[in-house]
Amino acid sequence: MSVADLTTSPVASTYTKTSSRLPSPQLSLSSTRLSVHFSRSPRPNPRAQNFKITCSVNQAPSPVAVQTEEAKNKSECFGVFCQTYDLKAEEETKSWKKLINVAVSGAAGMISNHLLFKLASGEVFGPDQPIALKLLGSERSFQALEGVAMELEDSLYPLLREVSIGINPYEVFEDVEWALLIGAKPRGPGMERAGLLDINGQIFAEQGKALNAVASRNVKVIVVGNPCNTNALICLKNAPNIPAKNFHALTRLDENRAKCQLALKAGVFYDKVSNMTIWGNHSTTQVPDFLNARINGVPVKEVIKDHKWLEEEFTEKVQKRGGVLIQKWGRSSAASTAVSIADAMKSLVTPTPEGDWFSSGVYTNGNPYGIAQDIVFSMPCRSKGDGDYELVKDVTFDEYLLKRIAKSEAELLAEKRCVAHLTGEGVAFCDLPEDTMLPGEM
Ligand SMILES: NC(=O)c1ccc[n+]([C@@H]2O[C@H](COP(=O)([O-])OP(=O)(O)OC[C@H]3O[C@@H](n4cnc5c(N)ncnc54)[C@H](O)[C@@H]3O)[C@@H](O)[C@H]2O)c1
Repeated sequence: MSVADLTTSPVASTYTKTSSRLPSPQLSLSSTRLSVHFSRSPRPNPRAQNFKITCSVNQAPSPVAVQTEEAKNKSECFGVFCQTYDLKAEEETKSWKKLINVAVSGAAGMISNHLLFKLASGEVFGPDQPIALKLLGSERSFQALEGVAMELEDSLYPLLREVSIGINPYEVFEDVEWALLIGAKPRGPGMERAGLLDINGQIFAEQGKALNAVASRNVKVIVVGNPCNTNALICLKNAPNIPAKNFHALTRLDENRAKCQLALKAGVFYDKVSNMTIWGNHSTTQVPDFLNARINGVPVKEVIKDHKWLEEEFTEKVQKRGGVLIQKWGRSSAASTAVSIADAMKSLVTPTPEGDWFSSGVYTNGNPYGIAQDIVFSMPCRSKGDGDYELVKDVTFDEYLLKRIAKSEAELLAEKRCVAHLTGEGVAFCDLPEDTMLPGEM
């Protein structure tokens, strides 16, 4: 967006932007004026930079805004977010939706580097949904976070109204309606899976407490940082005031990978593959379910007659796809993970197509499949598009599927015992069945 008009008075600046990039379908791109309101967060963090931008779209003449001396003197911020403009209340929009607050942890990392720009563009919540991004980083990544904020700034997204950065989850998570918990430590050389569970579990215990204290009471949480199922369990156990149902562990990337492999084998485009469930843990024990999946509405086993391929090659290909990608790419999947996070969010904010479902790692209490209670397990879900979901009832099981599911269930129960000290359930006891690799590890 270019600033079309900016004049100053002792207390006020007139700031009007004429945008050629406004995406709202209600708007005429050539004639619409975008007025912008910037103000600082009411509770500034000395380490973080909190800037609020609220934009309104008017067909009316340029609104008057205010730039205060305080704003001009701000030293801890940079670029466009340093400016403070106050529009009169009546000039604020009535045509766009209420601002949605989204927190992203690990915001200076590889996955976020793709995801943030999808969120800011309106790809997830739609072209009439303004968004505030609250970026959480670690102390080490703080400077990189500033770089991320600068890139967002330079991208001129009309829907992006607020960018704040910080390293304190109690500040960054304040009032958030979505929390995308991506930041985690990678497993270092020689580190046991139990060690990774502990080190990352502590991050998610703290973030769960912070969400419990300051986030919206109906915040939706998607845990991406690995081991994501058990991290999600730790997070929800530390957030007793938020419904356990609101916590997800990301297994959508696994679902997308499974769909791709089935489409390839059947010689169809991948939009023909539906009803794809990933059961279990986001690890190499995960179970891509070809029994219930469909191609062109027909059960996969009727389309792909090579059942040996399904049981052996297909399953292993999906389970180990992340590792193979690391071998080729030299780093773990970031772009496709970001796509799958956006897919997972879209699946919760848009009604699931009739007869179909999607996979998500969710809390097992009350599940209709007989899976152990009190773990986070990937299962088939449907949504009405209201951010909530229900588990799908009409799925079938055979011996092969049940055996595989039981293996992933055993792994998650063992992981749970390993983190008992972080879930408030006593002393941890680590007896992991085997040191399984995460899909993104080699
Ligand atoms: N569930 C999935 O499908 C899936 C897929 C791919 C990767 N992952 C996992 O996602 C995580 C992130 O991957 P990446 O490629 O973006 O990693 P990355 O190393 O590029 O970025 C991680 C970022 O998190 C930050 N961070 C570390 N501790 C933090 C904390 N306590 N609070 C906030 N930020 C913190 C780091 O400074 C870093 O900037 C990893 O755990 C990875 O294994 C999950």
